[in-house]
Amino acid sequence: MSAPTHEEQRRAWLDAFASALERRDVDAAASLFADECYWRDLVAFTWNLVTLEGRDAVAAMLTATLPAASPRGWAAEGDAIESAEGVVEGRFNFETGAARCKGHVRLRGGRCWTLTTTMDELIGHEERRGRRRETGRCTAAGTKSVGEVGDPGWQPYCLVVGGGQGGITVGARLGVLGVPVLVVDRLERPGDAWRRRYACLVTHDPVHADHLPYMPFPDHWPVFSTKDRMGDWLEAYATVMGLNYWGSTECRNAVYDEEGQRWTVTLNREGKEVKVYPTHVVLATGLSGAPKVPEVPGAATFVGLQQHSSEFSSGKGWEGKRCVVVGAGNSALDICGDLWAHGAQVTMVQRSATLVVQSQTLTGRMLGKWYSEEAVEAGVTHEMADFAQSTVPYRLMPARSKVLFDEIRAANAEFYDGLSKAGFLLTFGPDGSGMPMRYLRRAAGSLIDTGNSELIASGKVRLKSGVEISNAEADALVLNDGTRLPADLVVYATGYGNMSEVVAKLLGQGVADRIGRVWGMGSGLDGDPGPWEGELRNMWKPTRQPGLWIHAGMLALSRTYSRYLALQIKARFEGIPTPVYGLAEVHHKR
Ligand SMILES: NC(=O)C1=CN([C@@H]2O[C@H](COP(=O)(O)OP(=O)(O)OC[C@H]3O[C@@H](n4cnc5c(N)ncnc54)[C@H](OP(=O)(O)O)[C@@H]3O)[C@@H](O)[C@H]2O)C=CC1
Ligand SMILES: O=C(O)C(=O)Cc1c[nH]c2ccccc12
Repeated sequence: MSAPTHEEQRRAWLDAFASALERRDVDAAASLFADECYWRDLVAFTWNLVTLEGRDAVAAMLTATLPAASPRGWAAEGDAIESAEGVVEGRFNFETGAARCKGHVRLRGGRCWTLTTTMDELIGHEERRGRRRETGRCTAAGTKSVGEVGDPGWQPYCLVVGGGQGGITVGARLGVLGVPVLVVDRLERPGDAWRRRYACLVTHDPVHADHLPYMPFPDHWPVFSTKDRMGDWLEAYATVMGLNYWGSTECRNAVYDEEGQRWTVTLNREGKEVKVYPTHVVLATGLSGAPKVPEVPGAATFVGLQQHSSEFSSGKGWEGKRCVVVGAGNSALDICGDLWAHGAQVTMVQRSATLVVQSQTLTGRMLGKWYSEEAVEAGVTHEMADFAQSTVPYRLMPARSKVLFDEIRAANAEFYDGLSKAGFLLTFGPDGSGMPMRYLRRAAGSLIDTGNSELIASGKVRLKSGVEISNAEADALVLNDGTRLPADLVVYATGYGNMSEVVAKLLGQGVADRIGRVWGMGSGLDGDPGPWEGELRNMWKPTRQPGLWIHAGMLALSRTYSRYLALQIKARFEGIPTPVYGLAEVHHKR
């Protein structure tokens, strides 16, 4: 007898799984999983974002969720392929009582190694697209189900605080789903958060990874967007998507009424206080909190200009001046390069090691297979890529990523040696897993080099590394090795605080403590304390504070996860039961 084909293996597994679930036979279902197994569920079974590890966890989840989920209609989708030695993988579709869902399975020896199940659309509450689009005909009895902001009595069911890519993506999705949503931002126009950054800021992720939902960038769009162009795109997008967007509107605070199950949110709109009463608040104020400026003894005596990188605009006017840039991340090197290009004498102060990747490595080895012109030509859409990315459980990411980063380090050894020789401190993470894990664990201290690191390697930008700032004098910054750096300008490119600070500021310390730390998955590495949680803390999923959701991250994550966030809110809007399984414990308050 010949060995079963990949297709037959997937079909056999899917049929057995479907039949066990149909019979509500949890033990039989669990026995289809390998000893080492992971099930990542994005809303479909759990109304939560969770990764179950091991057969017992799978069985416990099924026991709790099967009756309500009542999954059915399992059907293979696309080709089953052997993606690695002994690993067969393929996609499938299914339905629960509430939703049409998509899934993916990796099999080893006929048993499940990884399973991913994701909610795609709510049955009977689909997006108003395609055949479901509104006609837009002008009739006397035209339907206006959502209502207009400003109509008497209109209230947002969901208030989104923050109008960057996070707020705009989830706002757009909720709008298409017909949920009354209002997006507010302190700044005047959508995209202003991008526009306000320093002049030379350009995206590092290629356009192929940056599309917003529904409306991709046109294909003549440059690979990398200037900050102003991205700002303009976000603004145009908000307009075209018909987003209810209030600029120049600061969220002052929000108080949750446990009994009435809604928020009272105090907004300051162009100087006037306005109260709104949403059932849900999505915090989308950015993964970064407030600018982090170190307390430097003597800073008040410094006669030159000191600013945080968020206040820096350009190197213009600093020709011939002595400039010190504190920090060694993306902002720091961009600013060093810009100052140098304008003829300044520049010194970078690096305290600890940075994770550096060359731009062409990011677009090539790291993202090329999924987000690139080649991927597009091979028929891999960004939606397919997003789904594929979401099928890797966090537990398995570091080892995969380490293989890639070992290759990257070897292939670019000369580049990294050049930086090391100049004294630049490099890291690839405590476990060598590289940039993706550093981003998911701490979202700071990375550097995507677009060529400026040559300024460091060649000494054109001077470097002091492995040092801390001791104090400031009238005309200099003094380091803890005794070095005195005469300076006319000090830029603190020292990063930003955590999102928990924003939660505390807007919703109070009580709410901040209740939901705990934001981001990181409990790896115990690189500033991300354990215990292991298996999903990003508080991101896009129910938090310990009813009615509070958090949405943040780079464009690609904002696009991918705004879908799951919007579906969870839409289901609640429609009164669909959403029994949450596995609400995360809070292990860390900040
Ligand atoms: N074009 C793009 O796509 C850009 C993206 N970004 C992104 O924005 C985010 C923020 O980046 P960035 O503004 O560079 O901030 P980061 O938090 O990434 O980097 C801050 C740097 O400052 C150092 N630092 C912090 N505190 C001190 C201190 N007291 N003394 C000395 N050094 C200190 C940090 O090192 P230590 O490890 O010692 O704390 C680190 O090198 C990142 O996610 C980044 O990738 C930023 C710019 C451009
Ligand atoms: O560390 C950061 O802040 C990053 O944004 C890193 C980063 C940019 N593009 C990426 C693509 C995949 C993994 C990490 C990154």
